[in-house]
Amino acid sequence: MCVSRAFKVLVSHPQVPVAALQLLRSRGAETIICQSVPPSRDEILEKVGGVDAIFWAHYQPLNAAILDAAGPQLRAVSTMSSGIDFADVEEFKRRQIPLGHTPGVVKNSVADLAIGLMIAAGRHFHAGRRDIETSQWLTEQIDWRMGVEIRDSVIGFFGFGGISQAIAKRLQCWDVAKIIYTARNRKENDIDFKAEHVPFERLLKESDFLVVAAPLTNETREKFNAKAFAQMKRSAVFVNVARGGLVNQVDLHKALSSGQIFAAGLDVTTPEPLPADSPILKLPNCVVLPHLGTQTMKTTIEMSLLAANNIINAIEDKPMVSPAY
Ligand SMILES: O=C(O)C(=O)CO
Repeated sequence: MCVSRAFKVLVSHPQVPVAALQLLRSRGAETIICQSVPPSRDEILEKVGGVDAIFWAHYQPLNAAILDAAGPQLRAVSTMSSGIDFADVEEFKRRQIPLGHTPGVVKNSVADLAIGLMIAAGRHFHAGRRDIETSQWLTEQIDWRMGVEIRDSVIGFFGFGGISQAIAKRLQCWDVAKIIYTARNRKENDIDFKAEHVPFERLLKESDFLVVAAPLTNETREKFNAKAFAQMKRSAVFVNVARGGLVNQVDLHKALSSGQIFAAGLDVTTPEPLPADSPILKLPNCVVLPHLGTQTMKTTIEMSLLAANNIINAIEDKPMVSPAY
């Protein structure tokens, strides 16, 4: 179906996949594309005035200042992200402006990466690479760089939404001992993954691999702190593919350097970008990636199409495909 009139969409980044731009244009959109990389707030504020929709393709604050600069005709905004911690959702609700995001399509690429981090951290990928660079091959020692395996392990998830379930689905053929998770409510489909809903304290105490895949909210901020790490197994591997803000990074550093926990794999940190001299990068038992969870072309295109469809639906007075509230 074609929309009845042309509408203007501000696209906040020049590298949004062409497929999404073509989809928007095929439904009557004039796309106003910001050219700065990284996106410049000044350019966005200069170009956003009078648009009907905003395609927010980066992680800078999406707040009242942007909505004010757009003006009262604004009818739809979608991020090209699953997490929306950078968006002032309350302000959108107050103004009744539909806000969309793209959670459904990120799960596979993030799940793949999470399993990569579980193995990379559990099996000393980072320290092993450093051993090569410093000519410290100690292969003659039987106990050199002993790691931990996923097989026979208790896998714990903090949050049991799409990403955790995609990881759990992949792990069905890895001979794990058990899958447990902590979430606000028990998930009806947890039986599909033979997963057990447990209180946070049990998650900490029982997990051999603890994977964080939950949104950053006031409730989850710094949930993983000294008190939490102190309750984990000394052999535990901690993986975070959600947001750095769920973790107190200083406490994590202490837990890793003191041997309180065995290793960590992080795709997200505080801050991002992480300074090159960050102490967390110096730890042999911490694998750190620069937030690559959705960095595959397939997933990026899917995210961009979902964001475009969120906008098109709202412009056509239909519910967004993935509303953020
Ligand atoms: O989509 C998101 O929110 C991401 O952080 C991608 O890794």
